[in-house]
Parts: sequence; C-alpha cells; structure tokens
Amino acid sequence: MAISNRVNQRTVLLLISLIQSGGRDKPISLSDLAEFTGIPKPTLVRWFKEAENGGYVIRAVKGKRHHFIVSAKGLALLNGVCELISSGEKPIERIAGEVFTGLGEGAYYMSLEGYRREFLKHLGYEPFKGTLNLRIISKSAIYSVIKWIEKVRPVIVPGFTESGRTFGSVRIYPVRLNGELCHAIFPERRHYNADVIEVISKDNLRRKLNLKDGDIVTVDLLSWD
Ligand SMILES: Cc1cc2nc3c(=O)[nH]c(=O)nc-3n(C[C@H](O)[C@H](O)[C@H](O)COP(=O)(O)O)c2cc1C
Ligand SMILES: Nc1ccn([C@@H]2O[C@H](COP(=O)(O)OP(=O)(O)O)[C@@H](O)[C@H]2O)c(=O)n1
Repeated sequence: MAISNRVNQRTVLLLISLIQSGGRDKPISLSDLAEFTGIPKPTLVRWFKEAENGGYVIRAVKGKRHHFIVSAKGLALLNGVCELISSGEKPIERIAGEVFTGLGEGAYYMSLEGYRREFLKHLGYEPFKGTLNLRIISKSAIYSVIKWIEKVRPVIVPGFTESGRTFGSVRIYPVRLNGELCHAIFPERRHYNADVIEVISKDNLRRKLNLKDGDIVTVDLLSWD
C-alpha cells in the first residue's frame, strides 16, 4: 500500500505503540497503553480520535473502559511503512561523507586506456573521467569502511605498464551515494588515508546530484550480491 502524505504521523506512532504493547492481534485498553508507553492518557485520547476518524483503529467500549483494535486499514498502513523502509538493497553500513576537491589527479588516471577498458568490462559502463572525493569525518564511520573493505570481496582491476610507466591495481566496491548506484575505488597507490573514499560513476556526480564542496552525502556501503 502506497502511503498517502496525508496520513497523520501521530497515527503511525500510535499504531506502532499499540503493536509494541501486544495489540497486533488483540484489543488493548487505553489505560494499559498509557502505562506501557508512558504517553499521557489525554494525549492518547486525542491520537485515538484521529486514528479512529481515519479508520485505522476500531474502538470497543465496555463500561468505562475503552479498548482499541488495530483495523485492517491500520495494518495495511504499517505494512506500507515497512515496505517503504525495506525497499532496495540492504547496505552493510551507512555513513556520511563530505565532498571535497583534490588535486585533479583522478581525471588523469581515469582517462588511461588501461583502466578504462577494465572498468567497462567489470562495471558495464565507461566512467566519467574523474573521482568524486568524500572525506569521512567520524572515527566510527572510518572503522565501518575498514570493516566493509575487509568483508566484501572487491573487483580488482590489475595494474599495467603504459609508455614505460607502471600503474598500480585498483580495488572496486559498490556504493550508493545519495541513493545513486556508483562505485568506490581504492587505488593500490594513492595519496589519501583511510578517511577518504573516491567514488566513480558513469555520470558527473556533482552535476547530477547537484553537489559542491562541503556538502554532506549519504554513502551506503554495499556488497556485490
Ligand atoms: C584509477 C586510478 C588509478 C590510480 N593509480 C595510481 C598509480 O598507479 N600511482 C599513483 O601514484 N596514484 C594512482 N592513483 C591515485 C591518485 O594519485 C590520487 O591519489 C587520487 O586519484 C586522488 O586524486 P585527486 O583527488 O587529486 O583527484 C590512481 C587513481 C585512480 C583514480
Ligand atoms: N563521477 C564523478 C567523478 C568526478 N567528479 C568531479 O569531477 C571533477 C574532476 O575529478 P578529479 O578526480 O580530477 O578531481 P578532484 O577529485 O581532484 O577534485 C572533480 O570536481 C570531481 O569531484 C564528479 O562530479 N563525478
């Protein structure tokens, strides 16, 4: 079920609270829910009124006690929320990175035929000539990257010799940058330390994702399967 943006977020929170309190398949009283969640009764009364008007809960009154059942529409709404969250692949980790400009060397290396041929073969596209640099600010995120690199088997582009000069191998890993599927590359010989990721893509990412130096991006660290 697609979630309408008119759905009240309080209703979603209320339904989650009901289910956490054991109300997925049986009625829960207002008092029990207040006790379980610590949400004041008057607040719950208001939230239940909204949810009832929307058809997301069913009220059953016995004496002074009000019981609530999650309706079929309420369950469908929560399933819609779950689908929204779980759509797409599950990243191994998710970190933040900051865009910065380097010395312009990425464009040179990414233009070399010896690399371009292999990128096309392994990734199925001809990358934009350059690497988008991301600085990882937090220590825990740097640690996540180190663990990710250890865990995921890389695609390896071998080194080669061209015009008498030797170029090193490059390890490649899949990533999503602000939701866009791209690849992180780790050249065997590189200037940067563990706090920098270089990202390649068929597109000019600055243009496509409207990025400039200092912007913070979301990086999903993925595996190949
Ligand atoms: C595909 C690729 C291959 C590279 N191979 C080498 C290499 O063989 N030797 C080297 O000194 N640096 C190599 N580098 C690393 C660059 O020297 C540099 O660390 C990196 O690309 C960052 O450059 P920038 O931020 O100035 O653009 C390579 C970079 C890329 C993208
Ligand atoms: N897929 C890519 C690769 C590089 N770039 C950008 O293209 C420019 C040239 O890349 P580069 O690697 O030579 O430059 P620097 O990383 O040294 O700044 C830089 O501004 C990169 O950030 C991009 O927008 N999208």
